[in-house]
Amino acid sequence: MNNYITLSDIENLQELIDEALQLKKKNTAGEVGKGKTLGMLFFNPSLRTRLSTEKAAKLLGMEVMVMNADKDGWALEFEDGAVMDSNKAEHIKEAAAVLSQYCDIIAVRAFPDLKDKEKDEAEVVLKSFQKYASVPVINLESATGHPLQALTDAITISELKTEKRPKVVLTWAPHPKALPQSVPNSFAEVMQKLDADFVIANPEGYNLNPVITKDVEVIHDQDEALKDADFVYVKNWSSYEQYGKALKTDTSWTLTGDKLKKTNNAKVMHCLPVRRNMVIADEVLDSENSVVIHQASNRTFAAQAVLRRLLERKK
Ligand SMILES: NCCC[C@H](NC(=O)CCC(=O)O)C(=O)O
Ligand SMILES: NC(=O)OP(=O)(O)O
Repeated sequence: MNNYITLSDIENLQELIDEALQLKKKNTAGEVGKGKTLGMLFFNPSLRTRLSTEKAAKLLGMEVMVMNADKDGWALEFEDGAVMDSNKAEHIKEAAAVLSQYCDIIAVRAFPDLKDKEKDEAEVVLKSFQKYASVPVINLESATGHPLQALTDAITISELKTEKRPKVVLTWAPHPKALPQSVPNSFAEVMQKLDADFVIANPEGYNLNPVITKDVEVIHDQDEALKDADFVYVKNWSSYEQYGKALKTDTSWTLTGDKLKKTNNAKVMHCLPVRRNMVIADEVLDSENSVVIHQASNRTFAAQAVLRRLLERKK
């Protein structure tokens, strides 16, 4: 693995899942990261990604530097050939090259603006870091994907499933703000690589990018989709069709205890942070069915498995 930008950087998903589960059992510090430095740049807030990736790096013996790039760094120019007479003080060409002098791996979080679909899909921030850095780059959630989260989700389902081929439902849920499609995009991608009966439930107008979901059944009736589910992954996303819009904020799609009764006593997943009683009701989050904390704990092992691959530059 030379970078971890999208799930397609993983050659053998099952092997990586098994490695992460082995790391979880051992939980020992390795030597592979000794004398190496991870630099993490955040253009958006984070709790889990920031701390689990730092923990993972330290478990491998790495040093870690973290920067809130949106607040503490110079505003970056990404356009080639720009006359830099605006508020942007530094070009990505210098910034990425300089960071590569201090870090052996660079990790970046940069959400979409949710205004211009083409611009977000161009993944300018992540791709520019990849282009101008001379060290591996990790995606910590970008405009269109969250591959560390999706790897965690695949690990969690592999670990907790009791059926060989579980039914997994990704259901949209309401939220007061317009959120990225990054998490559901990557989850839909990873589920198509696992042995699962995978369906997506979302209201009309909320279909995800059809390129990503082209082989997935999409159901607009949440109750029907939830029937006999073994796992329910709950997540809000803003409209892809009316790009970046939050069209529906009523709570009819909130995952409640009554809705959960339609499932096969499903395990409930969410990447967190979650807005209680908007996305998922208290009675569900506080029940035995919720595995969201277990899921968050697996972030460390997903990050550890990826960092180790990049340090060893193994496929
Ligand atoms: N990294 C996990 C989720 C991050 C982001 N959620 C958020 O921005 C929630 C913000 C709020 O609830 O105000 C998302 O959906 O992609
Ligand atoms: N799930 C996730 O990525 O959480 P943070 O946004 O807190 O990092």
